[in-house]
Amino acid sequence: METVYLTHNQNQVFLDIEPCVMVLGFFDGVHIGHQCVIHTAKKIAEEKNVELAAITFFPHPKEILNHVEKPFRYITPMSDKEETLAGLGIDKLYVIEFNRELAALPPKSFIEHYVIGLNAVHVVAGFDFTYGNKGEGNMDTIGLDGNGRFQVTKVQKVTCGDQKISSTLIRETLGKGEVEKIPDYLGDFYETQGEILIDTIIQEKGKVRAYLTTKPGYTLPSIGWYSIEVFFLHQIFAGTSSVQLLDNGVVVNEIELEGFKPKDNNTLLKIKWLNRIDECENKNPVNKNRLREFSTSF
Ligand SMILES: Cc1cc2nc3c(=O)[nH]c(=O)nc-3n(C[C@H](O)[C@H](O)[C@H](O)COP(=O)(O)O)c2cc1C
Ligand SMILES: Nc1ncnc2c1ncn2[C@@H]1O[C@H](COP(=O)(O)OP(=O)(O)OP(=O)(O)O)[C@@H](O)[C@H]1O
Repeated sequence: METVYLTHNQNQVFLDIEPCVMVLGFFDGVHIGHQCVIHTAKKIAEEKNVELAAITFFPHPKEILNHVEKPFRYITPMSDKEETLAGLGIDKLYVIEFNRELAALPPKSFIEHYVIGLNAVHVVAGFDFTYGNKGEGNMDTIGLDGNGRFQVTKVQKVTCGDQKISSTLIRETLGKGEVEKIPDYLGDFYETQGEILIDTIIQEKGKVRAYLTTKPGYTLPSIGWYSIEVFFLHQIFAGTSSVQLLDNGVVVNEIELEGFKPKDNNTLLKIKWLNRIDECENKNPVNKNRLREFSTSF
């Protein structure tokens, strides 16, 4: 998959672009609803024998338009989104910088400049996709804005029970620590990536305990204890993790793993959050002195 980063410039002209089926949206987390949009588009691209492309944005419009408290919490960083989209068959990913200039662009201009400009012959998006200034363009207006230059497929709402599967629902679920519900929305357990802080390692009775710094662009689940799986050098380790709040307001993550031998600093781990451990089970107790000792490392 090729990724093309674009910053809005009215005079920019795209040349020699292959015809494509284009999916549109932010796609944070690439959840089951997003996957349905992409699968639908992939089938059409195969039938039409053209490339499959996606237009997404960065940062999230809500972050720029102050619709939410800062910092805005992403489910995954852009690098994970790229990897997942490539795995789903996207050939070309256009990442348009979302800034105030782009936000002010009228819906029809967005369609003309980007969707037609990037040679979409067919557009696929979900039932609630919006675009253009004040989000006034939607799946009922997109055909008119396109002046018949492309076909449109609107994907119906994908739900879990009676809830729309959405990035917002996933962020809220992580905020409640209900990580065991995440596979119903994402299609898999939630994963984060973090680096071990080597100075914080304690090894006892075949177990390793250490603090991690989570890579930017992920959202740790709420304060509490969780059972986890850790992926490191093609091996899987079972363990637990606590998410703790430091006095300075920083949220940290301490893991305890069996049979794990960390190599050196910058050891990057993938953590799969399986379920919240409730009160009666074994938890690694918070050692306040240890937290204080290392709090400057985070
Ligand atoms: C050109 C353009 C201008 C936009 N302007 C606004 C805006 O003024 N206010 C707003 O809330 N969202 C605005 N958006 C964001 C869209 O409403 C929407 O969040 C974005 O296209 C991503 O779609 P999705 O949330 O359905 O994935 C704009 C989007 C585009 C592409
Ligand atoms: N549950 C769903 N069913 C069908 N289409 C969906 C669903 N969720 C999102 N989409 C579509 O996927 C694309 C990307 O959507 P978007 O990134 O806004 O997801 P979202 O989950 O609605 O995000 P948020 O909760 O942050 O608003 C859009 O075309 C959108 O309409």
